[in-house]
Amino acid sequence: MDAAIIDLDGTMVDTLGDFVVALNAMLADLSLPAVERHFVEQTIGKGSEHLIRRTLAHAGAAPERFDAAFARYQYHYLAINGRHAELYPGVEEGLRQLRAAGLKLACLTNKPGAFARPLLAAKGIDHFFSFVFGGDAFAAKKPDPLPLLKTCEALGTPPGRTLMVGDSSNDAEAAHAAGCPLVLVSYGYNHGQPVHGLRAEAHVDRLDQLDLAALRRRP
Ligand SMILES: O=C(O)COP(=O)(O)O
Ligand SMILES: [Mg+2]
Repeated sequence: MDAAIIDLDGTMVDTLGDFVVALNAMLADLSLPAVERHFVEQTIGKGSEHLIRRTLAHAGAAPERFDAAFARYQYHYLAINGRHAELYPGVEEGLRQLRAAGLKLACLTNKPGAFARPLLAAKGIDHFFSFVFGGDAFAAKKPDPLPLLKTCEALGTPPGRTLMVGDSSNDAEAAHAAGCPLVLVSYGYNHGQPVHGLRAEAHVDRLDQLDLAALRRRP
């Protein structure tokens, strides 16, 4: 393995609290009812536009309110970014192990890049990554394989030797289609579905439990 591409929300940082606070502040600005934590947990993973469209529909609002909603959401998210979010246990150590094993690292998230970069910095893990690509970096988001292929290109590593680490079917489908080996974490969001049902080289409970030796033995 030459490099690893790591997902952000639900894999490195538990950002559910940030999403709930920003969405509910947006809804309050639009005089719409608040959403439940459970709804947000099942809906995150496919980027901000998807989340806001689904949230407006859930709140019974017209889709035409998207532009106003998105502007308020960006304002509130940036204001609280990282305040209601925690690194998952084992993340820092796991990233350290990957770097110590000589892998180049990229963070690839469906979250906008303008949210992702300050969040990684606030949690003290930005220095591990050679590249950080948000959901707005390329012409398509995960589960499309394009962002993984573009990230491999930036890393200069072939997809077959570039490990994808993620928490959801978006990461899994993108990795399979791009030809990247895949490790899934058991604790993320995955739209409320058990992640063990998804095909992967390995499932782990913590990032510092990646069996690098086993992954390195792959051809
Ligand atoms: O912002 C989202 O929808 C989730 O982003 P992720 O790709 O880091 O899980
Ligand atoms: Mg994720």
